[in-house]
Amino acid sequence: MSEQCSKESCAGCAQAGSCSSQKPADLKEPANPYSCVRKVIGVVSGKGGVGKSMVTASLARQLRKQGYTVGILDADITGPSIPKMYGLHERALGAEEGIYPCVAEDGTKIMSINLMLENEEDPVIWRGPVIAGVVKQFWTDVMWGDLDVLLVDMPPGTGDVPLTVFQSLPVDGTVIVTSPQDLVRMIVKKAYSMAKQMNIPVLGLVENYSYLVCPDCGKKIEVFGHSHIDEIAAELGTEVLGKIPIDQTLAEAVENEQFYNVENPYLDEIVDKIL
Ligand SMILES: Nc1ncnc2c1ncn2[C@@H]1O[C@H](COP(=O)(O)OP(=O)(O)OP(=O)(O)O)[C@@H](O)[C@H]1O
Repeated sequence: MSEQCSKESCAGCAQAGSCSSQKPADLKEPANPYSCVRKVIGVVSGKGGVGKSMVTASLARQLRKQGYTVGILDADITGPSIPKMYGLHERALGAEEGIYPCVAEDGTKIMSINLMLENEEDPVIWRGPVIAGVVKQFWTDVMWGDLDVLLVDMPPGTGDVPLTVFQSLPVDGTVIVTSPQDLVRMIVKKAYSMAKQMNIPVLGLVENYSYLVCPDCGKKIEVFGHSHIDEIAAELGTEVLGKIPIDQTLAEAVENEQFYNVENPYLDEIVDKIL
């Protein structure tokens, strides 16, 4: 910003967007001193219900299978589903130095608002900035210990929480989860552009609900229409990390709260692609 500039004069200025006045300050928060996290990966989706939490947990499974230490920070404060997927109903313990994450059967460390509420069925009725503050605390106050990868299960969309996570946590990359529907191209692009504008690399796209295999004849049925994910990935210059069909085994593992027992064979190569 030159000396003649005022904040108001930025609108319409030819240098807007490239001058130092507009470069965001580094707002990164320090991790808890008892955390040593080597990589932070955000799992995002442009809209709700595409199976983002299922993909987060599947990714955690694949990483565990390859011997990595993994944590999941459930940043979906108003719709937390990660603890239940792992059968965790206890409350996280605290100490002077911070909060201990809960540990699932397979060793995945988990922190979620549901592990802090007295009654896990109580709704969280807080305004955006309060919710975003809690997510930040899951980074600054939780003692994650030694982790190869921390996965952040984001709430859908491009609101307060994804913005806070991208600004406050040292996110190394994002995985965008989507489904094969009409509006997907636009929605994926929104999620992609948000990451790009925040200088976060997009590691690739995962398509969920891609098809259904008829149990009788084995025919693939494209329940939500024909997939355009390959075209979209090519347009954005990113890659497709996996295509997951509607699979009863995955739904049952969620329902039975035993996601630590299920393998997601459709994401077999994802770890090599993103690490
Ligand atoms: N490929 C799949 N096959 C069968 N069931 C699936 C599949 N993907 C997700 N599900 C089921 O759909 C439900 C919603 O999935 P999930 O909670 O992962 O969605 P989400 O995108 O995280 O939702 P939200 O956006 O509301 O946070 C879950 O019960 C899950 O078991």
